[in-house]
Amino acid sequence: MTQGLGRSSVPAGTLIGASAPDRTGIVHLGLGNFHRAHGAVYTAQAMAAAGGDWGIRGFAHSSDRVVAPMRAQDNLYSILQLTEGGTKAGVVDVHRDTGVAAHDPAAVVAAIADPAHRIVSLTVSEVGYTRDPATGRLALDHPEVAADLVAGSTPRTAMGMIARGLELRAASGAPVAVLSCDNLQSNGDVTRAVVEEFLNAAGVNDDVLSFVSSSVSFPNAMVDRIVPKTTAEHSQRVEDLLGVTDRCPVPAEDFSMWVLEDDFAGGRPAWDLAGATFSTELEAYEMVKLRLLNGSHSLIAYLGVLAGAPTIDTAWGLDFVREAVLGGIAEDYLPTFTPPTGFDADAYVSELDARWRNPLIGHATTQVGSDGSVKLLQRIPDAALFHLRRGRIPHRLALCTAAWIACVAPPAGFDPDPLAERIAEPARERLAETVDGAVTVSDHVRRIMTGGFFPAALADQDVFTARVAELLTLITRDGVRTAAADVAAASR
Ligand SMILES: NC(=O)c1ccc[n+]([C@@H]2O[C@H](COP(=O)([O-])OP(=O)(O)OC[C@H]3O[C@@H](n4cnc5c(N)ncnc54)[C@H](O)[C@@H]3O)[C@@H](O)[C@H]2O)c1
Ligand SMILES: O=P(O)(O)OC[C@@H](O)[C@@H](O)[C@H](O)[C@H](O)CO
Repeated sequence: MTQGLGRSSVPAGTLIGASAPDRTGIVHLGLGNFHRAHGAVYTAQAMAAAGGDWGIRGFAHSSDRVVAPMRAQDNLYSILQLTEGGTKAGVVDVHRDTGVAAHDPAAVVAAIADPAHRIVSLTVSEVGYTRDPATGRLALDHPEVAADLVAGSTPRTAMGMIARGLELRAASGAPVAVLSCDNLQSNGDVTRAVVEEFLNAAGVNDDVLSFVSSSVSFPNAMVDRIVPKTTAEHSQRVEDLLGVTDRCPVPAEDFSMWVLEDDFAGGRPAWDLAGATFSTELEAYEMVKLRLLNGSHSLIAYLGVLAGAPTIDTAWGLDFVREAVLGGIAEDYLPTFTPPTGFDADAYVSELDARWRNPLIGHATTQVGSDGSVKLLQRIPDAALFHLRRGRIPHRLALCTAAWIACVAPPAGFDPDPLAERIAEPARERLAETVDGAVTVSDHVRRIMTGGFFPAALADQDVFTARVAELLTLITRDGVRTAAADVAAASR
């Protein structure tokens, strides 16, 4: 039997960056695959370049799926880099302690309050920000948020834990940065707003509010690396390459990008020496990433699921998907923002093509399509409104919305490909209640568009709702290819 990965069995020459010292300087919430292949790697490489006591104390939210194997492996794990030229594996050694927030939320609050920690980073997914989809503000009626606001309660939501941790930290006055690494537009600003809304709703004293406003920074950041879920094949490949068994390896493409605002109230690792970019053009970088990559990713995922394609590369191999996505980039997304200085759209799109085509990544369309009720808010409404306010219909954004509905809230009598049932969608039940009794596809779509799943400004755009209904009718009656063809014809 092969030896398990652990401190005494790291194969020579495979360490990525430097091992962290025992002291931890970063608390990370959301110990999943993305953080382990992105922020953790930059931190290991920054310490290799410039030292620093930036060990990471990582918390998963509710499951010990990652934490249990990491603990059994001295908190080590490997990255399996999925390049078309061949795979390679390396070991990351920056986590000094790992735990599950739901098992011990008080430990998370105490870690955030501890002045030794100068950064609190997050990859808690879009759902973890507990925002109202229609207003973008903290969802005060969310049952877990309401419970967290009760005085003396132990918080269960990520935002509640951060707010309560900062409330305690105010006593020391120690500055800290809260760094969102999730795919949200203006993710730092959003995090500050939601945390401050929580503190206000909790009725904390003015000293706490003034500490948060003066000594806690919330830098915006754009994060990019495609990191799929781990499969048994990935684990076997790591074993073949390293000669040890890793129970929680992370597969990832070799491309990686991180652009941040340099606003770290308590200092930061030398991430710039590890390849991160510090920039003042964050909004522009976020637009490029969230619209061209993530918005297109959603369209590939939902069209792919409806066509029975299990992975992004197989969906991207379908002509009608490529045509819809490339048309969407050119007509629906690129005109909606000013890109960063020196941005080359053709080069970016051809790089996306290579990334989506990579068959080794095996990114499930159902994974990318998960949590659409929260993710599409970053990817559709603002871009759609840009066009609608100028009298144009963004056909591919309507197609993406229709395809999402077809997958997670199909109209009566329509059975999408069985893959659709595997899409995790937190709003599935609420969507079903909303459309219950709808007599036509138009009524079905109107109820969803006006049901609090999208901002009111988009819900008010009858022309968009009508186009989504037309496309959903085509998907359900004639199939997804016909709907995509209708979009292509309408855009000519
Ligand atoms: N995987 C990628 O390719 C990728 C790329 C860029 C950005 N991201 C960002 O990272 C996030 C996580 O992706 P991942 O691949 O690590 O997923 P994952 O499933 O491996 O991990 C998700 C993490 O989020 C936490 N989480 C889930 N629901 C939560 C909730 N309601 N409250 C608090 N925490 C919660 C879980 O504990 C887990 O640690 C994405 O949602 C996205 O915002 C991912
Ligand atoms: O990670 P999510 O769930 O926000 O979105 C799914 C994918 O679009 C996303 O993970 C991309 O792969 C990633 O954003 C690439 O950097």
